[in-house]
Amino acid sequence: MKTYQACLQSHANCVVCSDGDQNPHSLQLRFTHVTENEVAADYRVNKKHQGYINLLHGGIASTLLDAAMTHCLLAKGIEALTAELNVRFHTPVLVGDSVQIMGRLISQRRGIYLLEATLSVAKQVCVKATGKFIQPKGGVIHRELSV
Ligand SMILES: CCCCCCCCCCCCCCCC(=O)SCCNC(=O)CCNC(=O)[C@H](O)C(C)(C)COP(=O)(O)OP(=O)(O)OC[C@H]1O[C@@H](n2cnc3c(N)ncnc32)[C@H](O)[C@@H]1OP(=O)(O)O
Repeated sequence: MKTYQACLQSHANCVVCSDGDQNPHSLQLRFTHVTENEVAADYRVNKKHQGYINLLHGGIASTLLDAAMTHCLLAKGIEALTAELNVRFHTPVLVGDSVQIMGRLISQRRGIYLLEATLSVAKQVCVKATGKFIQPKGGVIHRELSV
């Protein structure tokens, strides 16, 4: 099984979790293990990421939740693509809020991984997601560009 560190190479240029040297637009999120099937990260909402005035853009919130689920798998040595993502926005999140993002593996069947993720402010869940992740056939995810 690949280690989490080795799996992180597949995200070396990621807009969410790479370091600033590799991608200056990265949110530079750092996930840590909470339990065997769970990871978490903290993030302070930057005004660059607003949609409606002073509200966190829902696309960014969705992206954070997707990243939490992705890292939950990476931490288990699994590199899989998002095949389906369902997001429910319960409460607006404000610019400046400190949010906690958690991702959790729920089940795994025939190569399809079902995960859930939450984005909370002061322990109140504001946004929730579920996702299905699939390892592509042959296991190769990255692509070479022709230009
Ligand atoms: C400024 C504002 C910014 C805003 C910003 C907004 C962003 C707001 C959104 C954020 C979103 C973030 C998302 C980031 C996460 C990535 O960036 S990951 C990259 C994005 N994802 C992709 O590119 C995946 C593209 N899809 C694929 O590559 C392929 O479809 C997959 C998922 C690898 C599956 O391919 P495959 O292995 O060839 O699978 P296939 O033969 O079709 O199916 C295999 C089996 O899985 C089953 N299956 C396939 N799909 C599904 C499914 N969805 N459910 C259940 N079963 C399925 C099939 O039925 C099949 O079952 P069996 O017939 O074997 O029983």
